[in-house]
Amino acid sequence: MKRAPRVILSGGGTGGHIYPAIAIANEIKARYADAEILFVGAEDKMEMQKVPQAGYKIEGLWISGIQRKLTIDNLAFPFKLISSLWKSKKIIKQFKPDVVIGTGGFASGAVVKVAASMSIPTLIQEQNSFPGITNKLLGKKANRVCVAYDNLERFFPKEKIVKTGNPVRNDLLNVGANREEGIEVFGLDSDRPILLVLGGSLGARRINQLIEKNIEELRNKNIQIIWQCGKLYYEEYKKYNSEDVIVTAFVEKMNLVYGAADYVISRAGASSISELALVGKPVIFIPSPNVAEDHQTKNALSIVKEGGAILLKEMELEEKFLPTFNALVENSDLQRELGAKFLSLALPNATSDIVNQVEAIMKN
Ligand SMILES: CC(=O)N[C@H]1[C@@H](OP(=O)(O)OP(=O)(O)OC[C@H]2O[C@@H](n3ccc(=O)[nH]c3=O)[C@H](O)[C@@H]2O)O[C@H](CO)[C@@H](O)[C@@H]1O
Repeated sequence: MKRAPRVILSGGGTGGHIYPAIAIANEIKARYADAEILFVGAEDKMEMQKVPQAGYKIEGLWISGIQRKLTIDNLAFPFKLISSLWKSKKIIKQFKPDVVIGTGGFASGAVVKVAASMSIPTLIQEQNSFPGITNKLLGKKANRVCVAYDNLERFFPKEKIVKTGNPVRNDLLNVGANREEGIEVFGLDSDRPILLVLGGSLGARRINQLIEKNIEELRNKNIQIIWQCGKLYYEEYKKYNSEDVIVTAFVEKMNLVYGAADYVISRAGASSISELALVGKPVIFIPSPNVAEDHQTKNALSIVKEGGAILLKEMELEEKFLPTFNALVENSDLQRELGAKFLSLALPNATSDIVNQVEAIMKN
């Protein structure tokens, strides 16, 4: 590419779709300082705050997914779809992108579809081991499909698939260096172990209930906790804030909490897994059972079957959580083995590999 590219990125609804898009944008900017970048997201969703915070412009579409039950939102869906396709076309005509990149979520559906129909090069990035509906539909139209797991030929044309891994923010590439700062920022004691609890970008009700139920048991073991409970649940759980329990709705500086942690309990969203692989610490995954095709369990299993992490299903928590957690805490060899194996599964060049693909489709 000689001149700086004009790029539209679209993805949102949850952090799992937004952060990969931001990481890709940052890599494009690192290669082409004068690249013109525009994000397109869904009005009222998280991306409308997170993208400007990352220093990029964003336009919002009036769009949302279809709910399983009959709701007013569903009745409005056809109108939203038409409106978002129309607005996407307007944005594309005005901005004149050289390439359009979709990272999942409903807004990216409209933009990538319109771009492909206007013969603009398009790339989608699928974070999960089982694709969401938007990417499944877009796979037929996009020029490239960058994925993080094997066996996605069932859903996407084989010749378009490139396994790159999920983009991860640069500051998560060496979190070991952040350990002391992390411990200090949260006012924790560096001589006592730290458990990091992550509920994904929105927080996880069942994980919060689990921690609440076992909090005394954890304290008795001298364990300190950094507990990301989610914005929706913060009011309910903030009462547990104390010297050794840090409850937070959302962590802005993930590098600090990853750096500080000795072990992690986490949902199994795709980016969380990719980040935790780089972090290389022992993890117990508790996948959300409420996501399409149980994809979080499939995501986690790809690590667990290699011996890189432990998996507990929500329905077995009552019986298995404490014995499993205790066995991990008491066995430093197991902690080291899990961390090392997980680290060996990391794909640290994902963002750069994806941008190589972006460059390749722009040249064609
Ligand atoms: C309930 C739901 O629909 N979850 C989906 C959603 O998860 P979710 O949005 O939770 O996505 P991921 O686990 O993939 O990523 C979470 C991202 O948010 C960041 N983060 C999280 C918490 C926090 O306090 N601060 C912070 O910055 C993490 O560092 C990570 O970058 O998208 C993922 C990627 O398509 C899917 O795999 C998940 O199944």
